[in-house]
Amino acid sequence: MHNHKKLDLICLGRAAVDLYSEQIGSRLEDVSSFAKYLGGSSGNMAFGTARLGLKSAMLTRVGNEHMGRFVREELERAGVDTSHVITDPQRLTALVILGIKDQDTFPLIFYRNDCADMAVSKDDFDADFIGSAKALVISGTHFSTESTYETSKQAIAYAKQAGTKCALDIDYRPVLWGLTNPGDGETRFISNEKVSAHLQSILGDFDLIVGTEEEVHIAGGSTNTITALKKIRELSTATIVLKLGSQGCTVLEGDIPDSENDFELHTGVRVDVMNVLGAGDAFISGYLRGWIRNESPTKCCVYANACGALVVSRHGCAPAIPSAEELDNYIARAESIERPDLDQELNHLHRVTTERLPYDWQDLCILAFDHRKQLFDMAKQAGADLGRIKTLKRLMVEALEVGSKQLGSSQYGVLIDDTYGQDALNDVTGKGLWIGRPVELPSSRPIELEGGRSIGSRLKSWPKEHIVKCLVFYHSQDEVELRVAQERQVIELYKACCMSGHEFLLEIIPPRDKEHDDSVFTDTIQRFYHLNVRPDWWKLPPQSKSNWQAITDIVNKYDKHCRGVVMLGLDAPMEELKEGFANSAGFDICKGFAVGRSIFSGPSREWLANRYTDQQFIDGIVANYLELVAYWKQRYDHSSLSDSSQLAQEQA
Ligand SMILES: Nc1ncnc2c1ncn2[C@@H]1O[C@H](COP(=O)(O)OP(=O)(O)OP(=O)(O)O)[C@@H](O)[C@H]1O
Ligand SMILES: O=C(O)C[C@@H](O)[C@H](O)C(=O)CO
Repeated sequence: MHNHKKLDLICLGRAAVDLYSEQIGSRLEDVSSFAKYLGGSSGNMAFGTARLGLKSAMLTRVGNEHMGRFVREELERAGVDTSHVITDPQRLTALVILGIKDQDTFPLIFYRNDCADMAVSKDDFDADFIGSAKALVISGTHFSTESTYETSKQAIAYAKQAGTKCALDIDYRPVLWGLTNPGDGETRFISNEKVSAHLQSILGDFDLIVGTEEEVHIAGGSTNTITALKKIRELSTATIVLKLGSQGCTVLEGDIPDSENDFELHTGVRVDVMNVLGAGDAFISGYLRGWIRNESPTKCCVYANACGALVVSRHGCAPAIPSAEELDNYIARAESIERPDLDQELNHLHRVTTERLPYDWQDLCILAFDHRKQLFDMAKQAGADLGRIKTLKRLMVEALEVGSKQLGSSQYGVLIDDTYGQDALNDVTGKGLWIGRPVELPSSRPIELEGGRSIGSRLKSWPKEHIVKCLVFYHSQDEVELRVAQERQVIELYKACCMSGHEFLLEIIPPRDKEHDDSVFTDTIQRFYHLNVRPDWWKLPPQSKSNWQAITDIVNKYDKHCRGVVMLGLDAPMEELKEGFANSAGFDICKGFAVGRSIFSGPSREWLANRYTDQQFIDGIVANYLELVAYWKQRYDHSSLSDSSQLAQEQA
């Protein structure tokens, strides 16, 4: 394949929203909640191939509404080029409702009446765009109407001119050809001469044709697989990839054998089925990974079967597709993994390489005001109505917005609780900030969770971008009962985050009543890794240089995907924080600070006692915050000045 092309592939076809039943075993009539995922078979493929490391683009239309924006943003999140995802002002984005009744029953309803992706037109692209890709992949349904047929044919013509390969996913859904009642999205095969003839008019255009047996039957115009394949071969020299469900697949080049017994089977590892929907899109994504890179058919099938197997074992279509790292890890160990859905390493890799929001946090200046007890005490002392704490938190958001304008390249973030800060949380959500939200009951030891233990169900109401923060007062030498109780709680919480997809920040503060030195942090971090807790973030007090190195080594050893550490303030004076920041200079693992009381205590006391107006309060917060940001930015200067004395001290 041409190596000079900018894109690997362009996917032309359906891009929709999947609303996926969350209750497994329910009739669709009885389902009470749905998860929202990217859908549409071509959308899934663009997304899947991008996850697998290809440079893919989507050519389609979406509506000018929330679902259309969701589809575009999901594709972008995976790295798909959306320059040719056209917003159609007149139509709505398609919706698909999906259920999981049992291992063989997957009810499906398509809401696609005059939907945006079927309105994609010849005017939406030009020869340069199509020619910029190594391959163009079209879904069979995008030949089902006159206008999509014209559009697809035009794209193929441009591809031929530019030496771009063409691939067809037969992708037969009788309902989308008007052959069933509109509610029957589930039926996978209805023989129809017109559809067969229509498909046969395009087969000759393709270099690669992929389909299940039923799809080969419709394309070949016969329910005898060999007869159908021979018909396809008469019309096309393409490589034909035949998907065979749990048996794997076969690849047919040249003459079609006279018997299915003569197929060379490429089998993967058979897994328990949770949900077959989307296996086909994952399969083709895997196949394309190899095909685009000119790998052998055997290798292409290894990728394809493994992608299919992972997706049938999980919920959802697009979100279940693996990343390249995860896929390679699975392929290397597939024989020994009976249940991929229960494999800890795969689940971890899936979580950290596909589920995280795509922010590259490197230089975080976080204003932490998730304090509940401290602000409660302050309000009491000042004789202020407790309701004012809510207003105070919203004013802190305002202050941060003012301060952030002067941050330069640094990123800003917040830590806010929902006890007093729900309004403040709503104010900051959806803006791309780093947002942490505590779950611990303040001062509890052993750690307890605010609102009780059913954290898993509570996380359902949290926006995905909220990072679950848990502070534990922990010492590895705590008496066994206490230590185990705390560890159990952290493990449960971490599992809940893995289920819900939220990032997890574990904050470690050694208890005041116990002596400690640097090793308490390294011991604790190591201990949690041994317990299989791999937080996305750690939050720690400032460390010595030698301890930053030790922490870096441990984190890299146990979880190279860890996002990093943010430093906490503990109400320390600014000068002390400045010293602490300096020690972290040069340690990439330290991503920034999350400091609260050193910034807000003074202004808050004044405001709660009515000695400050709102504006004075905001000004006070902005001034303190920016002072700290300046120290963070100067940490390298400060570190080189204090380097020799610090090292001397540490050596002593
Ligand atoms: N039980 C299973 N175990 C392992 N792999 C499987 C299993 N079922 C399916 N696969 C893999 O997934 C691929 C695609 O499955 P299938 O033939 O069901 O696709 P499909 O009908 O196109 O799916 P879709 O519902 O997305 O349209 C198979 O070729 C195989 O590689
Ligand atoms: O391709 C479709 O229109 C249906 C998809 O949205 C859904 O993800 C699916 O069933 C994939 O096989």
